[in-house]
Amino acid sequence: MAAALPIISIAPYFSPTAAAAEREAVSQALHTACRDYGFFYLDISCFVGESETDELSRLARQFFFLPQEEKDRISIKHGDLARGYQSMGQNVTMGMSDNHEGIDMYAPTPKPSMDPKKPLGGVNPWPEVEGFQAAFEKWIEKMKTLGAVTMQAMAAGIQATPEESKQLQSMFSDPFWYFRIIGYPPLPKDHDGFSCGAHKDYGCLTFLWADPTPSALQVFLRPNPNIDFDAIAQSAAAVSASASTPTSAADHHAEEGGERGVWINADPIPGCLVCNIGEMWEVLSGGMYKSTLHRVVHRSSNYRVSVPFFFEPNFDSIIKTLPAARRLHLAERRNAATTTNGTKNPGAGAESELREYEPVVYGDFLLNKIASNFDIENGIAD
Ligand SMILES: O=C(O)CCC(=O)C(=O)O
Ligand SMILES: [Fe+2]
Repeated sequence: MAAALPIISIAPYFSPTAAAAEREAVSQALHTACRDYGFFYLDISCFVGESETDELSRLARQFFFLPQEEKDRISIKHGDLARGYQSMGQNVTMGMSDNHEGIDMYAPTPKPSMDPKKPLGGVNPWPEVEGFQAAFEKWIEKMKTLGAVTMQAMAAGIQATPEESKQLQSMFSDPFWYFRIIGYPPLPKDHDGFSCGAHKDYGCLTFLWADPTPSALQVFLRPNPNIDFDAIAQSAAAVSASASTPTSAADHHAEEGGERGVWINADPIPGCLVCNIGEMWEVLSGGMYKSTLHRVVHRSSNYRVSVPFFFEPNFDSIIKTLPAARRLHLAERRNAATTTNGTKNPGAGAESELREYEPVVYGDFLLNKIASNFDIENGIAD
């Protein structure tokens, strides 16, 4: 079955001999994917070998299969309440406990003056699993490189001038990255929640590596004039909105936050990461790029592992809408107004105005989000 989400290879941006037109095609594809889906597959096979991701999965499982008290030794509770291990149920999305455990690691403390017992003031408590820290530190470096390269490609996709592109890169010169290593046991039949509840990511770019488990990650697609929404709703990727077996495409239609759409599976593809944009790109693009709802419903019998890496702005970067986004949006709106043979041109859907967003200091925004993420008291075993 063809993937419902676009697949984009970043290879031309890693190849010094790639033609300008090849890079342009990548940038254009990133632009339309972010505008129309907010999600895409990023083919990184030119940059990451399968043995590297297999090793991450092996190490993660080794940690998660340790006795509970071993895992709790690096609990977020003993540290700065953000870095470290969270046991089952300790992670909360929209006020409901998620059915997973995980480890969160962040870039070094942005300000040495921060309280080591307050969020982000501490150090990452690495597990004592042989090779764990070295393998994940290598992954961090790779994902930082991938983030910088993808941002360069996206700056071209949004048609930033060289000066604007430089400004954008400077907002990410010392990215306040973080990543999670998540372990998902099967969701019990009588569980009325989710493995990970519906949410949007808050930052800039999420690079998700997940093991091959199918039918776990789901993405909420809303109709827009540039995608064949009905075909997607009828495709095998669409997930039934109700628990009963769907009989028609209409059964797939769902509503989230008052918006109509369809949940589709975003199953892993070998050599690719699942990539999505977070709320910071929504601000940068004035709402032209959508931070898209997603969730995990893992009902098969295996233990699933995923490693989302969040490529984020510098802690003190001020994020505001790029002038390039306004120009491109206007150009697309003009283009959409003209029709060719009675069909709308690409860029249709740009009829509405861009939204006005208040500038955001990324670090302040992040600290606010972290405060609502964990149920430290109730989710922990002891
Ligand atoms: O495990 C996954 O597939 C997704 C996790 C996720 O969306 C997140 O941690 O933000
Ligand atoms: Fe997410």
